[in-house]
Amino acid sequence: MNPDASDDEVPSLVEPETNTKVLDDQHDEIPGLVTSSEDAPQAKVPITIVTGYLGAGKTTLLNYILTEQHGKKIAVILNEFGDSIDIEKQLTVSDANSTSAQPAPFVPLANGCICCSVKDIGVAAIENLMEQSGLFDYILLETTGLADPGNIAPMFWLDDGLGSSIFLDGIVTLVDAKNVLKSLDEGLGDEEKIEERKKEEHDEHGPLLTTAHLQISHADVVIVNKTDLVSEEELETVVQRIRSINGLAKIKTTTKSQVPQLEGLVLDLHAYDEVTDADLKFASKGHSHLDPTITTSTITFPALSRAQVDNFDFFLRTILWEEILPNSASHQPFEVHRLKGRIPVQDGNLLLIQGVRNIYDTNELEAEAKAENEGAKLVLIGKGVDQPAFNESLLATLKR
Ligand SMILES: Nc1nc2c(ncn2[C@@H]2O[C@H](COP(=O)(O)OP(=O)(O)OP(=O)(O)O)[C@@H](O)[C@H]2O)c(=O)[nH]1
Repeated sequence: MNPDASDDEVPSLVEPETNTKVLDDQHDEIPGLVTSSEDAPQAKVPITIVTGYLGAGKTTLLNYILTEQHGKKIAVILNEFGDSIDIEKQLTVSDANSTSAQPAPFVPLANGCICCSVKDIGVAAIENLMEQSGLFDYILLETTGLADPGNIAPMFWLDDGLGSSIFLDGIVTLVDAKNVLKSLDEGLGDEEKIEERKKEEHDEHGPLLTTAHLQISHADVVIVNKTDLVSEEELETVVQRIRSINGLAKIKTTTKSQVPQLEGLVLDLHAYDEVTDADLKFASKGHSHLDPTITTSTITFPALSRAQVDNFDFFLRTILWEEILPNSASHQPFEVHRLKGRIPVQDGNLLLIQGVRNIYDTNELEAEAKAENEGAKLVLIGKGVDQPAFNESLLATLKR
């Protein structure tokens, strides 16, 4: 059930060159490169985004973390999104300063953590709050139940490259084992979205893309909660379905959101700065396609010559920014939510690729031992990703 990538050795980073690229919808020209700041990376605070539909167990998870002794000072931020959520009621842990007359943005909690609620989850708003809060070493951001993590993640990922004091560690999605299949099949909770779709004149959307799909396809870890409400067989069906949507995510089953080993499952995921061979191998094992909307596809190809590196970059830009397959007759619409790749170059270097929606990042590691023997792997999670057509398009583009 679990890729168990944590045991695998992490490739040593040899002064990587980082190019983060983003499509700017406002301008026609190809956007320029955004290069990572080399200043004091140790000062940056990781942020984990916690998503999941209403009632999946997000608050229960945060309560669990905030009462555990994990040795970290965590700032929990709840995205209230206009609803007036009373965090002191929502979080049952005791508030050491409850008598304070001053309405402080942060509530100090018993185990040294702090908690606050915000409407705006922009980077600037969060950094601003952080300045007021004093020291902490981790941020957990709980989104509203209907949030699309694909819209939130890029804000934190990109700002990392712009000298922010926070960096995106990963996305954890909670699902309710009892209701998730209904959410995926019927868009449970997505009634407005479905109505909108029905109103559209030319409905060529294909299978329903629900909020549950978006939350699972972007996840680095999926916590399948409320296992006490389903049978073992039902749980296995749920896990298989999630695995077929997202072959890269770790899956953990829980009751009452209890994740005894927080590290690697909620905290310190390093999902945006590591691409391990074990992760990609697991994703490419050929899990059955059980979901009509989202699949995980893997393209494998031989190591690139130095001259092909630019062609490969052109392929990525075209699929992610223009959403078309270069050098291909296929016009099937597609959207890529998450992408990871390890691409050896014949000179011995290794390209590590990360992508979320239309943003991607390439790290080139110098002279990785045996990288060339690995074979290149590109894993894509998304809608309408036709593996043979993608494979053909990539090979045709590399030949140019
Ligand atoms: N049976 C069962 N109930 C659970 C489990 N985990 C959480 N609950 C209950 O499910 C309800 C919803 O849990 P929350 O943690 O509030 O869920 P949430 O995702 O934060 O929900 P919103 O804040 O509404 O988005 C609460 O009453 C929890 O006590 C579980 O594993 N099994």
